[in-house]
Amino acid sequence: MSLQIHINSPNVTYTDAHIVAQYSYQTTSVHRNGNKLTVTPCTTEMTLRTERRVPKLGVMLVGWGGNNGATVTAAVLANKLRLTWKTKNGEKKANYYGSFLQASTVCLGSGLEGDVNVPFCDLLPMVHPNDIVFDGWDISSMDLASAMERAQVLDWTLQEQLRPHMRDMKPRPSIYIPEFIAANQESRADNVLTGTMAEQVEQIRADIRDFHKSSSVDKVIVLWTANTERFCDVKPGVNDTAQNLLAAIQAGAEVSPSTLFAVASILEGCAYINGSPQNTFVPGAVELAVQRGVFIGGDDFKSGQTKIKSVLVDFLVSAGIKPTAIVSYNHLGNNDGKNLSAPQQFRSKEISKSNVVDDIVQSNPILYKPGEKPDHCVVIKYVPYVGDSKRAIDEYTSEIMMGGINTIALHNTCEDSLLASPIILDLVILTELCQRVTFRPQGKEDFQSFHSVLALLSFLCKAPLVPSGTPIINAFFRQRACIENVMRACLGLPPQNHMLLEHKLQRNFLHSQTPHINSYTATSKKVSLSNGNYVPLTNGICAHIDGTA
Ligand SMILES: NC(=O)c1ccc[n+]([C@@H]2O[C@H](COP(=O)([O-])OP(=O)(O)OC[C@H]3O[C@@H](n4cnc5c(N)ncnc54)[C@H](O)[C@@H]3O)[C@@H](O)[C@H]2O)c1
Ligand SMILES: O=P([O-])([O-])O[C@@H]1[C@@H](O)[C@H](O)[C@@H](O)[C@H](O)[C@@H]1O
Repeated sequence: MSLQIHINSPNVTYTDAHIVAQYSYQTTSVHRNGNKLTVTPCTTEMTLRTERRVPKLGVMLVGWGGNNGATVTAAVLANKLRLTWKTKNGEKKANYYGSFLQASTVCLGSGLEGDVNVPFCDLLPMVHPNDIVFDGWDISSMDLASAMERAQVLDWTLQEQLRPHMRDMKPRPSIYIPEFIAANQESRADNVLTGTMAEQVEQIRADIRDFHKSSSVDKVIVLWTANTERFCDVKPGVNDTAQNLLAAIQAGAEVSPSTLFAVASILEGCAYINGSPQNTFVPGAVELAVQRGVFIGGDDFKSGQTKIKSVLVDFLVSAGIKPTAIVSYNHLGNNDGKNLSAPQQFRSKEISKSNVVDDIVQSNPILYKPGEKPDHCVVIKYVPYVGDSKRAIDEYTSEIMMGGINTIALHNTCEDSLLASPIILDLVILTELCQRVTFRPQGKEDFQSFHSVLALLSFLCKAPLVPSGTPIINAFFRQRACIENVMRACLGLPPQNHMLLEHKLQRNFLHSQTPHINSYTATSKKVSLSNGNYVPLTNGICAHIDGTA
């Protein structure tokens, strides 16, 4: 059961429609003059407003019949139906492990017994994955129950329970342009649209409207979990502006299926997320999203080897240790691996897997000279027998003190789709939440939303898409703290600073301002305070105890 968090602050008000928070946003401006740095703390007062009504969310997956699409659909159904199933290792039950929103916590503050950690998803009103309605497209006509079996990810005893619920789920025919994905995918392409490029985009738009109406969802988000495409050329006059891109589609010029889906989604006012590494968001697509005020995000789910890399390299560099060589090898046997066995598709993935250390390396000029980077090698091999069970082997070689060398070797085996499925849920739920958050800086008339390029999704992506000219952050805990602190700001709470000064000084100054707890009487549910007062403990929540209590 979700917690009911109520902020006891004069800066936060609850109306029927919104949580409204007055927030002091603090930044630090640094001016460099030679080796002299002038540092100025800055505060921007702003009002944050979060709509409280959680909509019924429809998610349309491109590549719905793939390992990820079938697995995430099955996982949501299994959770919704509270399924359990027998395995050789005992009984299992459905869960959302791997989703940071559903299965990780944040420290809200401290209470009677110290830190109070709450599920991330309880911080603000947000969609529950059980309530998501799925639909989508695939170039393969296979129904979702058969696709789940083809994926070979979930235990058979679970699949048997899910089959009746999934066999009527049929992917809609999709846009198929063979040269964008590996030739080895042609054999599954029996569910493809015909007609001109423009007619196919109109069909995708009609599909979105049809799903929106037939499923009676309140809003739709479209997410690409289809095969990795080769990069497309960014060409002036073709895809460099929104107008040129729309004209290129009318003319049938080189536009990838993933970009065509992006255009269709944006024109229908639906957020579009790219779970693969290709450059779907050509400048024209970004401009169209900005013009229409529609969120776009990506690229490439950050699910396994790269996620660990964004933690490990951050740890090493933050500890003053200098990674000098990083080798990431993996082999897998699913259809993703088959598609990536083609050079152009592998190149897309190699790029997204290789750039994840750049910001961390550039943050430390003590270790790295300008432009210096660790050697970085990415290898992916297709080994059919292992299926979705990806074997990742990494080696991190670093320089330590006085010419010492440290080498860390990792071996990581798991079902790739069970890493990606919770990421898909976090991406769509966080995107939907961001659609309900608006900001009004002091002195401005109107509230504004996040930028159409939703950089807050960086935590979930290997190659974060950010507004042009803004910083790309890959470090895992910086990205996570960003989401946590933005959500805390929506509640009028300051950023989590981990200082715990109240426990580090000679005299606990907090106690001098507010009474500390003497004792708690369970029967009367009252707390006795050091100033002789008593306060009732409301149901399950420790009321904020301030000086007046
Ligand atoms: N851990 C992970 O699984 C992981 C992590 C990061 C990124 N990804 C990316 O997610 C994507 C999906 O991974 P997967 O394991 O589900 O792959 P998959 O090959 O099992 O599924 C992809 C599906 O897309 C379909 N498809 C291909 N082109 C299409 C088109 N134009 N329109 C509609 N459907 C189309 C295919 O028929 C297939 O069913 C891949 O691009 C992969 O690189 C996966
Ligand atoms: O997320 P991650 O483990 O770094 O990267 C993975 C690759 O190692 C894997 O080969 C590929 O099939 C997946 O799509 C995913 O991109």
